[in-house]
Amino acid sequence: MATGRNHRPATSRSRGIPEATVARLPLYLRALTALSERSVPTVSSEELASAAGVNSAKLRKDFSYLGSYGTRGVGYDVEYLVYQISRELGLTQDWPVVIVGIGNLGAALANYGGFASRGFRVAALIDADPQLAGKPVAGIPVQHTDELEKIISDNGVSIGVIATPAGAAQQVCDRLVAAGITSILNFAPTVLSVPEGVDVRKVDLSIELQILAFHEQRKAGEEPGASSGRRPGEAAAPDVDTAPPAAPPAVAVTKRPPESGPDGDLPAVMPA
Ligand SMILES: NC(=O)c1ccc[n+]([C@@H]2O[C@H](COP(=O)([O-])OP(=O)(O)OC[C@H]3O[C@@H](n4cnc5c(N)ncnc54)[C@H](O)[C@@H]3O)[C@@H](O)[C@H]2O)c1
Repeated sequence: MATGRNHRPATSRSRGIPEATVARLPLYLRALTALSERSVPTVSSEELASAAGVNSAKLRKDFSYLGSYGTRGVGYDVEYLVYQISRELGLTQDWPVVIVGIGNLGAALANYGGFASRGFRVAALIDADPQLAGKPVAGIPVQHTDELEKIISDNGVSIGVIATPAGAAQQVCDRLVAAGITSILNFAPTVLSVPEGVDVRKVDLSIELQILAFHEQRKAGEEPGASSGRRPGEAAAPDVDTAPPAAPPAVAVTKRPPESGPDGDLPAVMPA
């Protein structure tokens, strides 16, 4: 886990790209996709940095890890960067995903069209409630948890989304992992323990609101005209290479090293 400037930045498993850079790649991709949809052929680092909410020096450094340096006076080729970042993020292939817990949140996630367009196909919806079994949500029939292992193996699923109540989440997580899932997106308000090699990202909107409340309180306490060194609406700047791109943690990675309990929280921000 990266903890400060004097520490070597945490790097992704592939090609030594710092985790903080990996966390910003989806922000660049979102901005680039918008440019691509408008058929914009090239973009300067300043324009792209502004669209992604990142400073341009950081953007250039991030792109240097991808081997992308742009052309002086022209900028970056939008389509090529979309391809490069998508490839780096593993989005050039289809990722089947299962959602476990098809209540309010699970059903909303199942209905969200943005997953498919980003390469995430909802392969199955799973719930423990026998009343839900067979009922279609977003056109997909809900399957009972009894089928969980078979569903994962039949569909070659490696990513699971947990949207169950907190009390059920660890047990669901253990079953997903035992069935072969190696990446979990956890919406339940609980810290999951997983073995080495399994990635967990936690999403908690109430934490985001609490962070906004913190900034609201700070704004209210500031003298009119007193400068915090920030532009209006801008959050406190994160540490350059070890902190999340825009705001304090929306999601965290938790890994359990063998026999040592939960450890290794790595704050990162997931693009909305
Ligand atoms: N992270 C966030 O920002 C955020 C936002 C909203 C809700 N949540 C959390 O998401 C979870 C779901 O919220 P909700 O409002 O959809 O709840 P809900 O009660 O509407 O749905 C929960 C579903 O999980 C199912 N379930 C229970 N135990 C299960 C098990 N062992 N295996 C499979 N399915 C099981 C239930 O049958 C139900 O359908 C809660 O933990 C909630 O706190 C998180």
